Amino acid sequence: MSSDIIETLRGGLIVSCQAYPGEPMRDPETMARIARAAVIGGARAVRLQGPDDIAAARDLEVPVIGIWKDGGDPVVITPTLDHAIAVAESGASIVALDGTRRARPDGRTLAATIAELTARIDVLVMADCGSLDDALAAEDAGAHLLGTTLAGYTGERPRTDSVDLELIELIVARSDRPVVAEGRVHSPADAAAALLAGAHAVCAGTAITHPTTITGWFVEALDHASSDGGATWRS
Ligand SMILES: CC(=O)N[C@H](C=O)[C@@H](O)[C@H](O)[C@H](O)COP(=O)(O)O
Repeated sequence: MSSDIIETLRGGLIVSCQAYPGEPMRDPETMARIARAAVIGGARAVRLQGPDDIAAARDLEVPVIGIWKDGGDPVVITPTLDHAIAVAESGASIVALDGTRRARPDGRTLAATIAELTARIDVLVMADCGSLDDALAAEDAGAHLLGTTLAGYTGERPRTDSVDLELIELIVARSDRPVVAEGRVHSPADAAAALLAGAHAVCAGTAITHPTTITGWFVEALDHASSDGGATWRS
């Protein structure tokens, strides 16, 4: 079953559907509808945040990658075993969690977290990594999928404008685990480039499901056009 899910994702798009605290779309039913719209568009899986959003999307016919962002920096993505269990029990087929080498708030190692989670529940684990060293450690810790989600957010990799293609290549060269390209996949061209760099699947969030940011991109382009007649835009 687990390997079937991984195979389903091969070459496909995962759409991350998240609204942040205080935002107008922060509502499980809204997120479930956006997820359904993404599936109609061809998403092979969706990534959802929080037990309520995950539960609201239970009837989707594609796998859900679940996370629970909680607590303060630095480890916030499904930071503890209890968060991971709650995500799995809400209906996620894949639990994504912080896959960095940083200390976790419950004191467990990544390996212990994955071992205890998978001993209790039949679920896959995706490690959200910020570097090659994270990815190799996460593979050793038992993660089934390696994500580049945290590249550019932990200080180990530069925050590239679009997805970190170099990191994808580095991980693919050293690991047999499927790599999910995630983080700043901002266009169809970025997604295709990530696949060509060796990713097993590509996850896009903001560029598809975060209208406030997307609107900001358009507004910024218009502001540049108004202020310098388009010189910045063309350069
Ligand atoms: C760094 C972090 O906390 N990333 C989060 C992880 O779930 C989300 O805020 C991102 O939207 C998601 O990874 C998709 O990436 P992008 O929105 O760049 O396509």
